[in-house]
Amino acid sequence: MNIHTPNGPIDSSRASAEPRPSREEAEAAVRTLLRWSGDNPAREGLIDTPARVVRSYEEFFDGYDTDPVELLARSFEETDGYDEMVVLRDIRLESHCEHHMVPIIGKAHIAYLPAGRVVGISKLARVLEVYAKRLQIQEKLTAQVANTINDVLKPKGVAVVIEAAHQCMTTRGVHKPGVTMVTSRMLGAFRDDASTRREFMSLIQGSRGTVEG
Ligand SMILES: Nc1nc2c(ncn2[C@@H]2O[C@H](COP(=O)(O)OP(=O)(O)OP(=O)(O)O)[C@@H](O)[C@H]2O)c(=O)[nH]1
Ligand SMILES: [Zn+2]
Repeated sequence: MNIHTPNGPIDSSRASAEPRPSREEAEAAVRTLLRWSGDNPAREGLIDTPARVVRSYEEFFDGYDTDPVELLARSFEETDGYDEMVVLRDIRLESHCEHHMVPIIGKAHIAYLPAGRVVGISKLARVLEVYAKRLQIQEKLTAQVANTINDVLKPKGVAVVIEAAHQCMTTRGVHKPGVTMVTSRMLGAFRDDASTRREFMSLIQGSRGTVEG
């Protein structure tokens, strides 16, 4: 949930009122879930599971301590006036839904129209990665990636499209495999100029389709 301040909304995902629990407390919580599932955390196969799960969480949720703005801090101006669209398509996306804490798997397409400066292309994927490694809903993830690139690079426009399968819809609940959620955020020229948007959509067209979930 976003907290609204006089200066606008701030992202509350990195600011918790409670201090982080210790590793031991986190492992104890996993043992509770194992017992809740009906199993015996003391048996051989499960004895190391709490430690494994906590290590996995360190990987899955590695995005809270990185500031995505810093990732875009280094940019290059010697582009000989390149001002056409830069598109990074088919970026593998792995995230976790904030309602059920199960995987969201898909791909992202990110584009921007440079206004003088370009960034190292891997940095666009890194921005996605930082936000993806937090608990998410797809709409927010899409908006956060686009807004960050827009705010830091100040390009003529930014476009982000994400297509993903939500395992909370495929392996539980409504059980609908093969369903892809598509979200997009268009800013600047991508929002205002239909031909720019069309060019972007046609550049990512070939790669769009059902994603694995
Ligand atoms: N808008 C949006 N919804 C999501 C996303 N990921 C999961 N959801 C949905 O979040 C909703 C949570 O609904 P609840 O009714 O509170 O939870 P639930 O009882 O587990 O719902 P079901 O999944 O329908 O069983 C579900 O409809 C999910 O499909 C996402 O990225 N964006
Ligand atoms: Zn979910």
